[in-house]
Amino acid sequence: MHRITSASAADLFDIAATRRIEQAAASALPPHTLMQRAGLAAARLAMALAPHARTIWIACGPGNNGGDGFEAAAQLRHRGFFPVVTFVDDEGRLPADAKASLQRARDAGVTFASAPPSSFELAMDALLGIGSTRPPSGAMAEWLARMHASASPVLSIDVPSGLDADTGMRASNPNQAPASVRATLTFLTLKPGLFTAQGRDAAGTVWFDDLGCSAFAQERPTARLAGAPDIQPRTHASHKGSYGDVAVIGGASGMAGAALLAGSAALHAGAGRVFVGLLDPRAAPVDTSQPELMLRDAHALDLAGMTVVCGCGGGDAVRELLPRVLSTAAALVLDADALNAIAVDPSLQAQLVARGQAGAPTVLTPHPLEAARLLGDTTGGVQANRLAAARALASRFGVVTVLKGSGTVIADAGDEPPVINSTGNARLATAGTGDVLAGMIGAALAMRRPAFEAACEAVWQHGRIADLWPADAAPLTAGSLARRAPD
Ligand SMILES: NC(=O)C1=CN([C@@H]2O[C@H](COP(=O)(O)OP(=O)(O)OC[C@H]3O[C@@H](n4cnc5c(N)ncnc54)[C@H](O)[C@@H]3O)[C@@H](O)[C@H]2O)[C@@H](O)CC1
Ligand SMILES: Nc1ncnc2c1ncn2[C@@H]1O[C@H](COP(=O)(O)OP(=O)(O)O)[C@@H](O)[C@H]1O
Ligand SMILES: [K+]
Repeated sequence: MHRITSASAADLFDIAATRRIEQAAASALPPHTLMQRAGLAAARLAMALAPHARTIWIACGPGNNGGDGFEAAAQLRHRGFFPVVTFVDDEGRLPADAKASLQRARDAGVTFASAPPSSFELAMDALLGIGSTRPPSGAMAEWLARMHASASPVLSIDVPSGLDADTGMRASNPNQAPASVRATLTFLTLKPGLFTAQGRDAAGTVWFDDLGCSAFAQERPTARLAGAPDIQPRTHASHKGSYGDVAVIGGASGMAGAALLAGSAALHAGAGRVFVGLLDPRAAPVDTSQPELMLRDAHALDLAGMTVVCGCGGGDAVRELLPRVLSTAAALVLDADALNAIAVDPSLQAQLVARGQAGAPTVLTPHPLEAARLLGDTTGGVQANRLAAARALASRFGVVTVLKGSGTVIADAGDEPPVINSTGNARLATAGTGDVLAGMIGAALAMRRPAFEAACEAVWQHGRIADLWPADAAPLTAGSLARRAPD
């Protein structure tokens, strides 16, 4: 068993692949082995989370997830703990494995109750796992509400009940703020839904136990969890030309800040030279707080050979420059208003596709609403399956797509499984942090990183800066994020 951190890369498997792996493992092992291993692992983690617990409440559901809970209860009782089990359903309908574990819990002297204990030091959610098919209701919903409203830690078994393990969509209580420590112990495979959309809030800290079955995980991963990128050392004899030029195009009237943020981020991410082409004709000729940025009139910038970051604060004015940007930029990041312009213009879409066909790298950085506009969908439709939405955009336009939000998804147009980023937090939910990300990706492209790697690395670093933000420092702003340090 080990804790999943943002430093480690890992393969993710959807429910269908997990079922195949489970079948392969179960058929090679003596009956009941997997559930015994799962229950023992759950009991061990429960003891580590609440070593002095007097009462551990274990809520068990009607399938094998409930079986894991019965098994954990038996193991805890054997170790001198006092688990109280509530069981949601009719014993006669339990699958065979779960029935055997129920018997083992009874034999161990576990207390069974019809209602949750009045106080408990840890709650274990063993109601629904990967077999969840509809929103929890009745006693199940009441028990979930009860455990999540309590100040005691909640340990979810395999998957937080009601969370779609493939998509990270939660059947109910989508905006519920965690009242306490949350952890999820997931078995056999890591599931994508634990790491994106509502998954991160629902799961809390993710622990993984392969139940000794990694040899059976001979499946193609559905997605991958990004790990820490390799630091690319700089050679002594390098010079500013070695790290490439970035041109930011944006900053229409009243929105110069967005382009300056992207420029600042590119600079601090290590680009050799950064030009900021502003669309506002009345913009100041220099940013005295960042004199390294070379400010230009966007229309006068020569883009040949450049890595271009286009759209930050671009307003409607960015539209007229897009045909030149799409045909000239050596590498390109399209953000914000550039994406909105492309979403409503088939000729720009055709140009974008042509770039991909010509082998010119492009990264799109939509948030869910921008992605929805590009796909002709709704924000809800995009969020309902973020992996699929990112993949659809990447293959439709022949680009790398960075679908932003909690658990940013990075997909490319080829066969590679998409990546889910594991850094970042809600400190980033403040205006301008997307402009900063676009600038960081631009810098990585200017350093000649392949587009998919550039996007994965920059997204990871962007979230990492937010994760390392000191709790006692001033709140993160986009400007300080770009400079990578609190003011
Ligand atoms: N079979 C085994 O040996 C193993 C099973 N494992 C556990 O088994 C789980 C999968 O087991 P199952 O396939 O039985 O699936 P679940 O235990 O997730 O639940 C399936 C059952 O819940 C019902 N159900 C679904 N949604 C419901 C709702 N909203 N309200 C009420 N009932 C609902 C279904 O009709 C079905 O009876 C995994 O998540 C994992 O916890 C793992 O421990 C690995 C080993
Ligand atoms: N709750 C969150 N958890 C993780 N990342 C977040 C969260 N909220 C925002 N972000 C990140 O912050 C950035 C916001 O970008 P965007 O929505 O384009 O904002 P803006 O247009 O104001 O710059 C994205 O990289 C997004 O992934
Ligand atoms: K569960």
